[in-house]
Amino acid sequence: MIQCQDISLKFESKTIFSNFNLFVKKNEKICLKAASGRGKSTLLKLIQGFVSLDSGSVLIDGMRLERQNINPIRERIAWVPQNINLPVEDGNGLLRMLKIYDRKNEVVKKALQLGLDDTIMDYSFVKLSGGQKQRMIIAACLSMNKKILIMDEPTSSLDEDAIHLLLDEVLKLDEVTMVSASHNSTWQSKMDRLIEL
Ligand SMILES: Nc1ncnc2c1ncn2[C@@H]1O[C@H](COP(=O)(O)OP(=O)(O)OP(=O)(O)O)[C@@H](O)[C@H]1O
Repeated sequence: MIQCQDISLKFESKTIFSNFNLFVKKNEKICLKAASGRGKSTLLKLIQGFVSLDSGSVLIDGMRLERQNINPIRERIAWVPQNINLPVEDGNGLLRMLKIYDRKNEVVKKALQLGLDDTIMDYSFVKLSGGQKQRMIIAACLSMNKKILIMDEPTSSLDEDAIHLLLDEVLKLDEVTMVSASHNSTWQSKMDRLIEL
């Protein structure tokens, strides 16, 4: 369950949110839709405490997002960021960074389901395409078995076939609450709810 209550946020003189409210039910899967620059990524970041609010509050599973709760809250969340340029050499480095190297077999299985091949973890990141890298990060995040999944433009480097494979994976996560942002109409059409900012 994710609640944004009367949140307001300005960057310099630009108002991004003004008394904005959002309630995402447990296990619901939603997509944020808005023009570029409207504030989708900012909302996904502030739900995790990466951006401070001017006013209002965020509650995750009933816990108010504030300094003393930040660690238990982040532990519940798997985050697929929009920027996939990570400071790691390859998939193995990614798993070490995420502290899930012991789940490598599971990640490889997920990667296969997303249309990658089983040697993908050993490829140097610089040799991977944007779509391969994006799916590897998603495979790692899905293997973390978190209750909340935050995906920022997960479809941005994927073709329609890859988007369908990814949808098959995320839509079967019955016990996961997902907040995503995507401009892709196939993705948007499969969500429980579309939120226009
Ligand atoms: N740390 C920051 N400091 C100042 N302005 C910022 C900061 N982060 C974001 N912005 C501004 O806030 C606005 C919203 O940015 P955001 O990245 O949330 O948009 P978006 O809807 O995700 O866009 P896109 O679809 O292009 O990814 C933009 O005008 C951006 O320049």
